[in-house]
Amino acid sequence: MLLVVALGGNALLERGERPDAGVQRRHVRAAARALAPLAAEHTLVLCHGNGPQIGLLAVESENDPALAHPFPLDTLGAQTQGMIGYWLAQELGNAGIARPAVTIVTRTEVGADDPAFRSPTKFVGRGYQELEARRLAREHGWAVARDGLAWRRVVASPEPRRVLELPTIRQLVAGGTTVICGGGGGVPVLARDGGRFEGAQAVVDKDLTAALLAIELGADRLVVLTDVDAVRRDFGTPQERPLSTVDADELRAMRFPAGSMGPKVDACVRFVTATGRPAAIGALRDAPAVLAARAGTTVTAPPGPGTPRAPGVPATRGPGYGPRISQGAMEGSAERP
Ligand SMILES: Nc1ncnc2c1ncn2[C@@H]1O[C@H](COP(=O)(O)OP(=O)(O)O)[C@@H](O)[C@H]1O
Ligand SMILES: NC(=O)OP(=O)(O)O
Repeated sequence: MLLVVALGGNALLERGERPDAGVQRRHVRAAARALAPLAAEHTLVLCHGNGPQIGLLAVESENDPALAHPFPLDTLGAQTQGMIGYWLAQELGNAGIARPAVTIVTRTEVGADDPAFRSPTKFVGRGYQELEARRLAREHGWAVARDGLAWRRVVASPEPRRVLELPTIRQLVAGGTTVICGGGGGVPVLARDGGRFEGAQAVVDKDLTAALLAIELGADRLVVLTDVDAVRRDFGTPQERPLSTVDADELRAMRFPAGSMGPKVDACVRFVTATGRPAAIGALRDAPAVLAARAGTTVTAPPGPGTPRAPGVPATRGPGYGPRISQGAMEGSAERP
C-alpha cells in the first residue's frame, strides 16, 4: 500500500522538554523504530511537524546581534525540513529499513488572500508563562495564545493549495522510495506574476499538507500519528472517551481545537471524503496497530449512497478543497501586543 503518514512535532520534542539536538535525535530514533514496520511493508510518504523547531530557530535569529534582519519564516521552514528530514532519513536507515529514504525540501503554494494571514493559529516554539508571553509579544511583535497550560507564539497557517514538488514525489513513490516531504507543511510560497514564487511568512499545517499529498498521490491510507492514543469525545472533561471508529460526517459535526486536534480531524475528513478510503489518528508508538484499526481512531466514509471519487482525485481542487471544520475553535484567541 501507499501510506501518507503525518508525524507530529510533539513526537520529536515533548512539551516542556529541552530542545537540545541530542534530545530530538533520541525522539527521532524512537519514531523511526515505531515507523520501521510500516516502512518495511509499505511505500511511505512522511510529513513531519516543525512547530517547536521553527519557533526556536526564529527566537535564535531574532536574538542574534550579528543579524541586521532576522531570518524570515519561509527560510526557517526550509531549515527545519533539512534538519528533521536528515534525522529521519538517517534513523530509518539505522532502524534497518533497506528502502532508500530521501528528504525533499518542499514548497507549498498558499494564497495571498488567505484569511489565515489575519488570524494566526499555528503554535510555534516553546511554552511560556502568560506574563512572559505577553512581554515577548510586545518586544517582538508576536501574536500569542494559550496552548493548554502554557502560552505560545502563534503564526499564520494558510491553506495548502498545491505542493510544487509533487511530480518528483510521484516519481520517487513509484520507485518504492520512502519520501520525507511536506515537512512543516512545506515552505509556504506565494505565486507572483511571470511564474515567480516568493516565500510567505507563515507555517502551513503538516496534517493538511499530508491530506493534500495523500489525495493527489492516490494513497491507500492517511495515517496521522501524534502523542495521544485516539481522538477523544468530550476531551478534557470527566466524560471524555476515545473514539475507535467514526465516520467522516459524525466527525465533521464535532468541534476540535484549531491549534492541535482540529487540523488532524480536518485532514482525515478531507481524505476520506475525497477518496472513500479510511484514515486514522493515533499514537506514534502504536503505528502498526493504528494502520490495522486495532488502535487509535479510524475515520471511515459515511454509510449510504456516497460515491467515492477515483483515486487521486480530490472532491474539489484548489483552495478550500475541504472545509476547515475546526476554525474558530481555538482555546483563547490570539493576542497581539
Ligand atoms: N478531542 C481531542 N482528542 C484527543 N486529543 C486532543 C483533543 N483535543 C485536543 N487534543 C490535543 O491534541 C494534541 C495533539 O495535537 P498537537 O499537539 O498539535 O500534536 P502534534 O504536535 O503531534 O501534531 C494532544 O496532545 C491533545 O492534548
Ligand atoms: N507545521 C506543523 O504542522 O508543525 P507541528 O506539527 O509541529 O504543529
